[in-house]
Amino acid sequence: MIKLHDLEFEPYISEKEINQAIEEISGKLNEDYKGKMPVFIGVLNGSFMVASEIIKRFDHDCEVSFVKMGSYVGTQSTGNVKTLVGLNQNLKGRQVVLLEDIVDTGNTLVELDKILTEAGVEDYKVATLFLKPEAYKKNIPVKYVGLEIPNKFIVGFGLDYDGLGRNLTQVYKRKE
Ligand SMILES: O=P(O)(O)OC[C@H]1O[C@H](OP(=O)(O)OP(=O)(O)O)[C@H](O)[C@@H]1O
Ligand code: HPA
Repeated sequence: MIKLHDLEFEPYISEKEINQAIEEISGKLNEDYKGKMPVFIGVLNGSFMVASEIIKRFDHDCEVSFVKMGSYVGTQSTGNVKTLVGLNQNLKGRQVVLLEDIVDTGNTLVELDKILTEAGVEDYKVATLFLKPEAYKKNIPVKYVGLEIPNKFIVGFGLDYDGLGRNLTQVYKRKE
């Protein structure tokens, strides 16, 4: 059990399970994007760990960029997704792979969809380490999913509770 700020969290997903999920996503990306020179876009802050793990397993030419989005206060989405650092690369006609730590309500993806459509990308696909199917009610397809998880608040492997927990190498869930 660990404590972050006022909340207690218990171990939930091991490093081994996380690693397997990353290997699976990476294997598929290596097949699907061979010779296509994709641009991987990590969605900061949360995706820094998974983005690094996926990108270093990619065996072909690619480019890497980041955007910084934010919408969570404490354990809740505010529903108001802000672009904190935007795109600084021309993505017109490019094949983009968005790298996320988690897709939860999908509010962040809806905002990113607008940004990428406006940027004129050829297409984009979403890769996420975690997906909460019970919370995700948007129409944007999430092609590469590491692990589906119940609608519980988690921390670790990039995910935070009010800034803490991102450095944890396994994932913890809020203690009930
Ligand atoms: O599907 P959603 O409900 O939009 O949630 C997913 C987003 O929430 C987290 O980011 P957050 O806004 O907490 O910013 P952070 O990455 O800096 O922690 C996470 O990294 C995703 O980008
Ligand atoms: O479960 C979560 N934990 C931390 N950050 C998040 N952002 C969306 N969902 C989550």
